[in-house]
Amino acid sequence: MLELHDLTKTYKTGDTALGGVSFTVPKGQIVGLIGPSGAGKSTLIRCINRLVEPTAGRISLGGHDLTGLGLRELRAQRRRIGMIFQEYALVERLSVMENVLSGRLGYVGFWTSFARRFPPADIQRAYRLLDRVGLIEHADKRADALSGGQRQRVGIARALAQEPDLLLVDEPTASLDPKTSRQIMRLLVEICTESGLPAIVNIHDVPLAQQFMQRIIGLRAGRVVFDGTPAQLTESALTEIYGSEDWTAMRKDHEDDQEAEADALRRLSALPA
Ligand SMILES: Nc1ncnc2c1ncn2[C@@H]1O[C@H](COP(=O)(O)OP(=O)(O)OP(=O)(O)O)[C@@H](O)[C@H]1O
Repeated sequence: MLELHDLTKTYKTGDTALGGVSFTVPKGQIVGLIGPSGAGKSTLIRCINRLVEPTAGRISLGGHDLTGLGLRELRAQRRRIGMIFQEYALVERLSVMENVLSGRLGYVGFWTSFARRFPPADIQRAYRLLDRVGLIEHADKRADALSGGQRQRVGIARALAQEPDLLLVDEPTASLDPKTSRQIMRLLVEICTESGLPAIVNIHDVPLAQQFMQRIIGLRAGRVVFDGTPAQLTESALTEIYGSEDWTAMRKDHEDDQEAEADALRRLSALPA
């Protein structure tokens, strides 16, 4: 379980990005973080893994306090947090398998990784994870030979190779087409549910969050202004989060995407076999 208590971040410039954020994420729950640009979503994610130093407040993961740790302890605790990025952050010239194994770098020593001699248990785990994300046949391909959706699957497998206690996911579908985005979101939800992992997903796409997240937290100007189920995210709740920003346009785009996909399927099924 992840617990945030009164998390506050004021940057040196004087910008208050988080103004006292408190919530808990139980095991296996996947939370979508939404809000307008500048609401503090990235700052929140970065404070949790301490890439950004919180000004005040407390973060605890599985009962261990993550705030106030020294560098060595922080490194050990960071292993427990798997990160998944918008641009995948893969090493392009390495194989899919090597990219997944790089998730173990926090555990094996430098020389072991340098010589690429990972323990057999790590290699077996990596194969299992590649199988789980549907990439087992691509294990030996170079990362740069994969499609965007496949790369994000590698990113997911690499984060899981860390055996994390928490997943932090930053805009996982921002570079993907709508259909692939839905496949990736579905995979993330399934994995968190089956392995009991809590996750926070920073997501710009409100309809996608509504479709897949169990719980949505809306930030506005560094404060939580919504915390509820997708069904509770009504138009007035969205107006509270986004103010005058045109979130209705996002919903319209989503409907257009789904209609285009259904239309393509109808055309395909009408073709002679
Ligand atoms: N390194 C920084 N130095 C100073 N101010 C910053 C820094 N990073 C973010 N901010 C400010 O903190 C506030 C929150 O920014 P943040 O990037 O966390 O928002 P966000 O919700 O992730 O936005 P977006 O959706 O556009 O990525 C903004 O006012 C921003 O200008």
